[in-house]
Amino acid sequence: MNKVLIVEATLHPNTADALSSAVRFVLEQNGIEYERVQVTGIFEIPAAVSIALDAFDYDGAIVVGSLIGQENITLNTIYQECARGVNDISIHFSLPIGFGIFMAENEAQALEQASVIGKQAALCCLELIKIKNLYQSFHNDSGSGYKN
Ligand SMILES: Nc1c(NC[C@H](O)[C@H](O)[C@H](O)CO)[nH]c(=O)[nH]c1=O
Ligand SMILES: CC(=O)[C@@H](O)COP(=O)(O)O
Repeated sequence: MNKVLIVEATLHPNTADALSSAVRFVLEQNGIEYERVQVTGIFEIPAAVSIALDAFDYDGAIVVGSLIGQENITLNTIYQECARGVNDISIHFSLPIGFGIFMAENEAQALEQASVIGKQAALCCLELIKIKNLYQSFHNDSGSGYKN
């Protein structure tokens, strides 16, 4: 295992800290190296993952951030585009990604959920890395070429 990338949106710094600490706790418990990159808002997360992947072959990524406020078209669009962008990268590059980005009505609610969401995102990324490693050890050829 090389390294996992953590991308953190810091617009809501307290929630971002709680998410990131939970992610790093899981990675450290599992002896996994990581690198962190911070962006302002969750909208920037897919581009940040893509830019980082151009520079290094990460084994996986964990993306974290929160949208705080009453639901409206702007927040929903930011969330949907972020989720779509992250999932497009994950599927296109077969890159294990844990998604720890969520909406809450206020900071208190966000803080209440952040640790569980960060932990779950990290564990889901590790789960996908294990599945990928398993397939690669079963079929140690170059794959079906489906995505070439
Ligand atoms: N309202 C929230 C945002 N909005 C900012 C966007 O994500 C983006 O940074 C901006 O539109 C510039 O491209 N981001 C969050 O992470 N959380 C929010 O509650
Ligand atoms: C474009 C934005 O960042 C977004 O935060 C605006 O959100 P709101 O419409 O809830 O003020």
